[in-house]
Amino acid sequence: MSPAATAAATSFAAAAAAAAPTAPSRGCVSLPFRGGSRAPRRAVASMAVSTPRSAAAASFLERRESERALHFVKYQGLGNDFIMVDNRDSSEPKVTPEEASKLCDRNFGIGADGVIFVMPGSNGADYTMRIFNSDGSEPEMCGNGVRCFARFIAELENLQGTHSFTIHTGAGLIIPEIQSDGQVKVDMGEPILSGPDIPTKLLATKNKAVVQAELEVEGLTWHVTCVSMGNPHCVTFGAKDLKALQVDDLKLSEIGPKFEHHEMFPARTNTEFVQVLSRSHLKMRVWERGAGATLACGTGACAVVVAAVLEGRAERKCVVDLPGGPLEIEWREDDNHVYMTGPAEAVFYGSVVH
Ligand SMILES: N[C@@H](CCC[C@H](N)C(=O)O)C(=O)O
Repeated sequence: MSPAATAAATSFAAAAAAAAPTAPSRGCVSLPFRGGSRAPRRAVASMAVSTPRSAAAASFLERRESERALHFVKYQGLGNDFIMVDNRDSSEPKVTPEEASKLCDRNFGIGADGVIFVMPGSNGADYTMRIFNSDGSEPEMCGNGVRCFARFIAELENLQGTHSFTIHTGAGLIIPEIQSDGQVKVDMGEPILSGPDIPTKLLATKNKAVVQAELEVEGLTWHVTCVSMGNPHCVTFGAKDLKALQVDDLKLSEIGPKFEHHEMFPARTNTEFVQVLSRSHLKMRVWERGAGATLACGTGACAVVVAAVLEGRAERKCVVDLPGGPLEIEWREDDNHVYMTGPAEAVFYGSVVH
């Protein structure tokens, strides 16, 4: 698939139309979208922007639009970015894992950490979410992605104000709620702490949970706590005999893959490296399974707060600083659910030709 992004317009209603299979062709201009707080970027491959378009440019764009095109909207949640596809007319993803991986390439594609499909509801939920990581693998869940999903749905369905949906995911039922300030609060469900269910081969250390277990990586003995938020996470606050982690000093691209592919994690793992700033303020960097270093990971931030509570390092309600910005996380005692609150916004939209 060679990306040749084209469409753009000045309102999201047009974006939603562009996302529909019968979208009209458009010239390529900058946005902005409703509700976006940052300056919008230009659509990818913004090649012809004169008005009126030259005959040559028009025929090129029309030729492109007449071929089979995939319409998308690019979203980001704290810099964790996704190609969102309106897949409401089918329960089969419109692109294959291989195509998704190419689309995510930041040099040869659109560029993203993953591709997310908005699908018809199943298991009694309003919608179904599926996602491919940038390496083409399919995770069970994505926290930042589900906030983007909620904002995308609101735009597609032209919903204003506060709204809540039920979304069936590989991690079960997830419930995002768009708040009056545009932030999205998500009921992320209960954390899974049993080693085999995460999955990890590390043995339980505390009430069937893997808490501060020892893991050998790169000649160091790391203390790790394992948590699944539907997808697997390995959380570490540091290694034995080393001073507390200064996460900015980590060589993430060297050490991250060693955790991801460690034999103790049969389904690979996401890994969070955490620094405690106070009992309600944590700072983390993440190496994601199937996507590498990303600017944020919602499920990861949830896992970090659960791990910090289990290790006695933090309160149940924390602000978690990620490279892309902060998330508010609460692991409630009364229902055992984790709640995540943060932003999500559209960046640009376009189409790629198959
Ligand atoms: N960035 C996401 C997590 C995406 C899935 C992850 N890479 C996995 O393979 O589990 C988030 O915000 O949670």
